Amino acid sequence: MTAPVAHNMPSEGAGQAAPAPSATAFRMTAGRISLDGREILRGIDLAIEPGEVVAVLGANGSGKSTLIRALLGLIPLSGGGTELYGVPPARFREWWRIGYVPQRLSVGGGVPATVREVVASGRIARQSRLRLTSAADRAAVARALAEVGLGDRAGDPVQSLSGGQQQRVLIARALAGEPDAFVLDEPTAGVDAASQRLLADTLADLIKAGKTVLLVAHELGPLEPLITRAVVLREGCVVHDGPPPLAVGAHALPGHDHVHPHAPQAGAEALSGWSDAALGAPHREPGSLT
Ligand SMILES: Nc1ncnc2c1ncn2[C@@H]1O[C@H](COP(=O)(O)OP(=O)(O)OP(=O)(O)O)[C@@H](O)[C@H]1O
Repeated sequence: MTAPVAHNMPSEGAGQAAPAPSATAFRMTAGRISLDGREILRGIDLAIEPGEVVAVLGANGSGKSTLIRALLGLIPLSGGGTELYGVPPARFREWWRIGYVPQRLSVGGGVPATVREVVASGRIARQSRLRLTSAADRAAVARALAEVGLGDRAGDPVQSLSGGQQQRVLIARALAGEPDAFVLDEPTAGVDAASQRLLADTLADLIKAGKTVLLVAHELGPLEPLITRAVVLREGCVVHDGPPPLAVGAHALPGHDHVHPHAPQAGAEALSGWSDAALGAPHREPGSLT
């Protein structure tokens, strides 16, 4: 599903709250979401600590994007609760701490914005009302553009860029905000190999710097070695939360039906069955989910 362009979102709620710096970055407790009368998330318990690198995996429609959006307070829960750095989204004020990278097709939206303008919007949550754009803002935007290799495209309309480059613009927008946590919804989907590698390099730097990373993925590709924890959803429930399964990027994801005649059938007991599509696959790689 396509998420709206929303990054470092200002909150509408009442009252100030001061999150503790060391608080759990994202927490959902017994989270339930119903949309159009259908239960999409069915009792999710999840806590992501600062510095963790977590991938949310699962088949199409399993609820990955819904989970991410609910954690950010973009979708109201029908049961349970969520917290951002220890504070419910409606009272959360430090939106600069979260850099959200929505699915790439939502960038631009027909508005003729330049690359620089889109990236600069990532500074909004850090800007004071009195002084809209500071030298620090301009420097952060320039750094972010350089980081994703788009310094020479700053003045170009976003729509003139390729899909992979537009994805880089969204990542640069998140980088520009210098957040503590990055939330990326399908950052590799439909993105060319060069942009995927660049994303992996960028994320590796962020992880080294201690940033929290939460991403949704169908295929991890070059991001796979960076992931330290996988949360696998199936039909709105968490069916695995722990170390990423081996070869998750290539074999444990929906649609994998490659046959390996050399491999045994054992090795997937605990986690088998999370992917409906993969259940039909005739082979399970040792240690993989499928
Ligand atoms: N606004 C909505 N109204 C009704 N149903 C919705 C809405 N948004 C999502 N859904 C449904 O909720 C289910 C989960 O959707 P979601 O986008 O979270 O899944 P996903 O795991 O991210 O899937 P994909 O990998 O295809 O993006 C799907 O069946 C989807 O059709």
